[in-house]
Amino acid sequence: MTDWIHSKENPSIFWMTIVTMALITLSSAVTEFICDCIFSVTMSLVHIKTQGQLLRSVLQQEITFFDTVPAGDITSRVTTDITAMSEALSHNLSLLMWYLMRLVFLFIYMVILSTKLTLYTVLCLLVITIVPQVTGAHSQSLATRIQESLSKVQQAAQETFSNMRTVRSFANEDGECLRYEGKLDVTYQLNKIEAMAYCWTMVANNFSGLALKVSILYFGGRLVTCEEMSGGELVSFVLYELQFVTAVEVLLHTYPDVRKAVGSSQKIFEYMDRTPQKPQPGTLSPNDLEGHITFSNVTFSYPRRPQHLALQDVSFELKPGKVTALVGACDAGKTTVVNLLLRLYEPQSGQILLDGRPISHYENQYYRRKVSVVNQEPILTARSIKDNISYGLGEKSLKSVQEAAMAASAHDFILEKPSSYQTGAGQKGELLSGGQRQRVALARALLRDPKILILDDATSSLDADTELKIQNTLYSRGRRQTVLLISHRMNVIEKADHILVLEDGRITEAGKHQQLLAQGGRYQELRDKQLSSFQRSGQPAAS
Ligand SMILES: Nc1ncnc2c1ncn2[C@@H]1O[C@H](COP(=O)(O)OP(=O)(O)OP(=O)(O)O)[C@@H](O)[C@H]1O
Repeated sequence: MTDWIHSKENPSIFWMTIVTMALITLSSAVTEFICDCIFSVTMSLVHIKTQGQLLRSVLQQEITFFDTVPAGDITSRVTTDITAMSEALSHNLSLLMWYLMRLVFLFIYMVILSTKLTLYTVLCLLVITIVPQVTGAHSQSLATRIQESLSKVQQAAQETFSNMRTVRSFANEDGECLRYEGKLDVTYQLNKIEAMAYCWTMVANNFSGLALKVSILYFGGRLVTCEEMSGGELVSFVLYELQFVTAVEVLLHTYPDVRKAVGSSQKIFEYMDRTPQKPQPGTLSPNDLEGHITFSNVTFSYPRRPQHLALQDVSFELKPGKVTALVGACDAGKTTVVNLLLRLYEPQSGQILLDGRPISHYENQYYRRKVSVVNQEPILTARSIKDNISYGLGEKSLKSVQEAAMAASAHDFILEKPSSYQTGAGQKGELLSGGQRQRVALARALLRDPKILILDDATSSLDADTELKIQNTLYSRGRRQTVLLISHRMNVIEKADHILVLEDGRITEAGKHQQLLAQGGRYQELRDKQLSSFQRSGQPAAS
């Protein structure tokens, strides 16, 4: 057009150029609309899929992972981090791709107009790209640190809310606030550094963009005076070059943000790529399981305390249809035996066999159905008592739920509740007392009719009468199950078919109640201590 203005020949070129521009603009608008739609839908699909995949990867990790990584850290990765990453990437990535394509086409047109001027532009551009490389790497590491500090903030809040009763009973609200504010302050300091770094990046980018414009205008003017290109070509080149520079500026602005989003995503992909340290999944699921457990020279230390052996060369059997009791002082390793039986950890040496085959060879779902545990502090969920008892079993008839509740001595107290079996148990079962929770958890385990039933101090919150009733049920259930009974109350374990005494991770005594008493060893010592403490605590009442 510029050349036509100068020569005023061939007027049709003017109209052809206008029409071509109009057509290109129109097709550009249509393709932009289509591309934007496809891009937005794709990004939201990627976000949803990544979030689901991340949760799946996290849930597949071994228990040690959850022992070592704080819960708040994991929660913030699965929720806030992934949302921040997706939002940043979807916005900035679309800008990046859009301007990158502009850059490519503008470059082609510029080469057609003047190769020399284009080469000069590219050389300047190469110098300018060094700046975001340097600042981008810094902001990436800063973003990772900010994410870490935010997750610590979240973790502190989560811990306070979940321990609200303890906080209130120790009147430590102010202490918790101070701790929270301390963690917030770390984030604030990092945010300040990030803001400064961002400002410097902007200044550096603006300055370099301006220097590029001025130098290209100077060099182009010289080429026209040397008659290496026409005035019209220079105007066209400058128009392209202005858009080219704008594209470069946008890319320079966007690139650090994309790096930042990549920095935030590092931990996310760390979790997604992590291979769980678990043995190969088992395949056995026999119909005729007897429930014979054998611990054979098992030695184990927790991954977080590798020097301390929680179990040392432990060997014993849990016979089908028999109740085996495990006693010992605190920290002796009783719960560790349960953890290994539940396949939460792998022993360092020795084997745990079920009906003569390693427990790791059994199919996971099958094994979880056959082995049930009731802990000292069972966790119930915020649903009705009936649904808590039939948890994980789908729809179960009220009759079968009631039978399990009767066996666990829970039926009577449930009937006294306002809506009987439909009464809500509250968050983590907080609307029930400790003893009621234990009985509902026991009913939950009994309803599954497992082959192996583990009671880890499961009746510690019950009164003596209720405990006796439950015991009688256990011993009279037709000996359907292999029972491992752990308790600190010596009177509870007296009736067991076999008693194991665990001391500092070793089995030191084994036999029946009378045999062990006759031996006059650690078992008798534990029993005598408990009897004397009962007598001491009974003295004031007696007097
Ligand atoms: N997740 C863990 N990581 C590291 N060490 C652990 C872990 N769990 C338990 N331990 C340690 O292993 C040892 C045995 O603990 P365990 O819980 O098996 O004892 P316990 O006999 O069940 O005690 P209690 O009767 O008090 O419940 C203890 O020294 C304990 O500190």
